[in-house]
Amino acid sequence: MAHTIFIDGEAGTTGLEIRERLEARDDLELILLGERRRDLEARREALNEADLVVLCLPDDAAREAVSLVQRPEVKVVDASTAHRTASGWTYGFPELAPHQRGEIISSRRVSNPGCYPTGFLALVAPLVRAGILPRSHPVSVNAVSGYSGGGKAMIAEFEQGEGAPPYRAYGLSLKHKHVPEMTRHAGLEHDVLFAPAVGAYRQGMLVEVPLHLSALPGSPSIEVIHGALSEAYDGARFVEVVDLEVGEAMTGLDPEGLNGTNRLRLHVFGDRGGGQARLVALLDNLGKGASGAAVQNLNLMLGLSEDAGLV
Ligand SMILES: NC(=O)C1=CN([C@@H]2O[C@H](COP(=O)(O)OP(=O)(O)OC[C@H]3O[C@@H](n4cnc5c(N)ncnc54)[C@H](OP(=O)(O)O)[C@@H]3O)[C@@H](O)[C@H]2O)C=CC1
Ligand SMILES: CC(=O)N[C@@H](CCC(=O)OP(=O)(O)O)C(=O)O
Repeated sequence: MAHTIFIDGEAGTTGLEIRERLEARDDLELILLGERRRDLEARREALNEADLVVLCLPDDAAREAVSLVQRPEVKVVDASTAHRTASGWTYGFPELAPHQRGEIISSRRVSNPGCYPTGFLALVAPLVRAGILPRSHPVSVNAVSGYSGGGKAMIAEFEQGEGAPPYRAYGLSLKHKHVPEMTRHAGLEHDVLFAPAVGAYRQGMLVEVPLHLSALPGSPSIEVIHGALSEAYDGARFVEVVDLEVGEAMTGLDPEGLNGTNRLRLHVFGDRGGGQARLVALLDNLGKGASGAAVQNLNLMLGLSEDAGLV
């Protein structure tokens, strides 16, 4: 029998992309509210009728939706920031650590990672786990995202507004909502210094962690960094670590390179024998950064093939 799915926020940027990935499947049946999507009673009913609900809402609305779920069997994937460091919730990044996939499979409450944290954590968590990056190390992350990362409001600003610039640095107060999530799940002791930017293109992102290798214990080479990442993602369906030789031949990186996919590509750039490295993650903010990841979690929580509906 088909599993019943309700996407709360079905007409939003993330919700629509999830719907696209699910609609063609015959193992799932969608509850769609259409014009009644803001009606509290209609949402309450759908939130309790479904086998699994995906919340694609602003944080406060996501918290409200969780409070409306009364039937204990209902499983929840929350795409918002509301529960990413909350107790009782499993962090929905199956590739993050060896135990993570199993925890997602057995959980009823899964918080989908943020788009920037997905790239950041994929690069940093294995290095902290391997002891290459000390927990006390001060870490910075620079990133650029397409404007769909800001949802309907930012899409309207860039596509209909008059004043959107080609590139805008933001998060200048250093208090971006993703900092606690990145710091916590990387296992770092100091808040990550996060410098995000948004570009005048719709979708896709680069997330970069620059490292002074000579400031790390034992001055690890880029080969050591690359080896730790390759080992961490060996056999991963959606995460690849690009060969050092391939990276050396590259002159640039396109943030749109994985659009429409659930994939995450990791690069280690650096001068062999030099003391510096640039670790860069490429992903689609609406793919592995949001909707693709939500579908991957949904598949795991319902005991389905992890890659169903995903490329
Ligand atoms: N865009 C991205 O790249 C990413 C987004 N996310 C997260 O996903 C969530 C959704 O983001 P996104 O899709 O970009 O946002 P959008 O603004 O594009 O969509 C938000 C949706 O939420 C609905 N909504 C807003 N308030 C309420 C409410 N009080 N009750 C019911 N429905 C409501 C809107 O309804 P209506 O259609 O009626 O306006 C809309 O469909 C956010 O928490 C965001 O942080 C996560 C990762 C990446
Ligand atoms: C370009 C842009 O504005 N991006 C958003 C991040 C995307 C998002 O909504 O964050 P989540 O992944 O936590 O949902 C921001 O910086 O707030």
